[in-house]
Amino acid sequence: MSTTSSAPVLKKPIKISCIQLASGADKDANLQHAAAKVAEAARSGSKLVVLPECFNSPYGCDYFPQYAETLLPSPPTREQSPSFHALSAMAADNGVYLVGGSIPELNPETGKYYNTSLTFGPDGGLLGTHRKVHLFDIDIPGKIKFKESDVLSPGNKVTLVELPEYGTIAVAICYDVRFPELATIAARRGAFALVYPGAFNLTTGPMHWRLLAQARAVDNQIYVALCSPARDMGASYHAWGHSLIVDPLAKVVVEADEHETIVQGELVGEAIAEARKNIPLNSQRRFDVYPDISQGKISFDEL
Ligand SMILES: O=C(O)CCC(=O)C(=O)O
Repeated sequence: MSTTSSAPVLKKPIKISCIQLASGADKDANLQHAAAKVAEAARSGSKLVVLPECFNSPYGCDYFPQYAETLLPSPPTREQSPSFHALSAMAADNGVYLVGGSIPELNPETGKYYNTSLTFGPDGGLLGTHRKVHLFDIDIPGKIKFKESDVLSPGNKVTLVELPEYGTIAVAICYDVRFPELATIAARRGAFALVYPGAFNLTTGPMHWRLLAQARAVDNQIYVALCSPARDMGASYHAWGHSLIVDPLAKVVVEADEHETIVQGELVGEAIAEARKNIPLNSQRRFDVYPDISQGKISFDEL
């Protein structure tokens, strides 16, 4: 049997906003629009704000090199990464924790591209970096074929980000949500929420988007937030939208439609504690029957 800690994983309530951003091909315009929306979310009391995957560019393999920015050595200059500096300013100007969606990244030393999420604190400092670990390579004949690995390389770590007054969140990107091990490792290492900037599509969105959010929540008894871009039928990739927040009992707290909007929810530690007390999975695990995957090394190339 496993043991369980009674320490709260979320020290005090925090309001989260997922910004279902409408963005286009103009990066500067996207950054300005994102800044206005982050300010709007902060004005309504959110201390944790999330932007979508590829929030300042169109999504697709053809676009990654064109929009890629350089993040290393860190911190990058404004020329190397305008998005890094814009996100840092959005967090600082509004005094929020900001999970800055994701951007295409180029490591100039290796020539490799990544799909990378940057999280900043209320002082504008970088708190965490997640390179998408599981690349979106699928082929559903007649529906959708996508092969991120044609251009991108994968990241190699589980990303936990400490928000000092609140606790720890896990950040991963889109297709990463399909992999329960990553979520479970993060939850067992104390995360109170799994935050995924994502951009599902019109085939897999209706099939799996909400289901996966609820699955990760019910597996781990913590909050899950998925943040999508708004749908743009004029773009080459049609995002599903439907940004949502799911509670530790896997109930959908709020879900958007496909249009630009901000979805918000209050995350409270008691809801996690209550779910875990009433359905005590954490003390019932059988690590004598199967291994505890949260033990051991979770990072292979820290940024
Ligand atoms: O898993 C899916 O169905 C969609 C994933 C995706 O769009 C992505 O990883 O960007």
